[in-house]
Amino acid sequence: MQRPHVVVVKLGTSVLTGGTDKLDKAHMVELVRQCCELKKQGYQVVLVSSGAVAAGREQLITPCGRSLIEKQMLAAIGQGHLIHTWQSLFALYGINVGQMLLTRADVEDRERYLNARDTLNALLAHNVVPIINENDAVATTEIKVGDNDNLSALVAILANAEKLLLLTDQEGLFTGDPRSDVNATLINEVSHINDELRELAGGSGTSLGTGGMATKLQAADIARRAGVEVIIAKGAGKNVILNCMADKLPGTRFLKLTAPKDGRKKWLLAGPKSSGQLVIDDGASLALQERGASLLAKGVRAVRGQFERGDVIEVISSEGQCIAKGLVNFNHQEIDTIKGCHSSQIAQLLVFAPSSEVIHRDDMILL
Ligand SMILES: Nc1ncnc2c1ncn2[C@@H]1O[C@H](COP(=O)(O)OP(=O)(O)O)[C@@H](O)[C@H]1O
Ligand SMILES: N[C@@H](CCC(=O)OP(=O)(O)O)C(=O)O
Repeated sequence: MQRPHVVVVKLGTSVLTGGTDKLDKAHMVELVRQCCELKKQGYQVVLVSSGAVAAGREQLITPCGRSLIEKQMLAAIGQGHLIHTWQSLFALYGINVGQMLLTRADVEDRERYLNARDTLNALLAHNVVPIINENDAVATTEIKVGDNDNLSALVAILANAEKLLLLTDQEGLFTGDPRSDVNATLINEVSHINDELRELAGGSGTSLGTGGMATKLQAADIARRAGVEVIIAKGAGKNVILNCMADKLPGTRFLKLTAPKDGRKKWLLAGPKSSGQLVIDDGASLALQERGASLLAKGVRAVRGQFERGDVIEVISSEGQCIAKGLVNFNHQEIDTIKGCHSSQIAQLLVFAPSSEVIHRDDMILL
């Protein structure tokens, strides 16, 4: 039997509060109704819900500021209220929800990534709606994803989703921030994400949201590489979720790319941080990009950073562009010794030669 298609719906603070300082429960009911309708149509639904900080602020009697620790405290207060609200609304439809609070550390480590994936799949298999947020109360800057747009892209990869809906307070990505640029127009479809497009996407225009369109574009770029179609749309719109699924909206659609089939390559896309970089020559760039070759020592020109065998490394072209990412077979000192050499010389140059490739093709994704 074919597995039902999974849709990840990311709800920003702007949608959940309607731009106010309280959760907009009336609108949350409406969003839940649409999620349950999608489930009736045979989809599995995952929510990435922001709003913990806003819900915490709503509860607090004495007002507090916006420092990191204050936001962490607010998230600790608000997350319980947020999940309780979702729980009671989905219960109206007889549907259970399951809370998963993640951080970047949960996807960086392959074992933890697989654990999170298994839990998510188990919830879906039992007809439960997973509701995911960052574990803000404990996440330090080093282990934080930092915004729920990027988190939702990682979740879409974990859930092997078909679509990711990024619902926010604008109709989509405009040619400029519509809050400040009255001439900005909506971009309906995006097939390439380049620097020109990134320049159009600014930060959040309010004190409620995190990241604005810039992080939505980052998320769209990650998700579409994993074969997920991404739509940015206005969360306040009538029937927004159902309309997104029926292609009936004003919104910005990001066309998906062909995803790597291999699970480990998908994990590489989900964003383990790289520990270093290898700068390669033009011949090696061509071999990687055009011929699907592995990276050999001969094509490596420089080593940046300190890393161990098995770490994730970025591959940089002579023009300074990151063109690939992969698991490296040697540590930084070993590559420094063998760079520029023929693979047959590795055994003489190193005491231990674990491999003839610096990064094997099967352990690499092109960017
Ligand atoms: N090019 C753009 N198109 C649309 N919105 C933009 C653009 N650049 C910046 N923004 C801002 O991004 C905001 C949405 O992001 P954000 O505030 O983080 O909301 P959310 O809580 O939904 O994540 C908009 O309110 C808008 O001010
Ligand atoms: N994790 C935070 C939200 C972080 C975030 O990315 O917010 P938003 O830009 O409103 O989606 C919270 O629950 O308040």
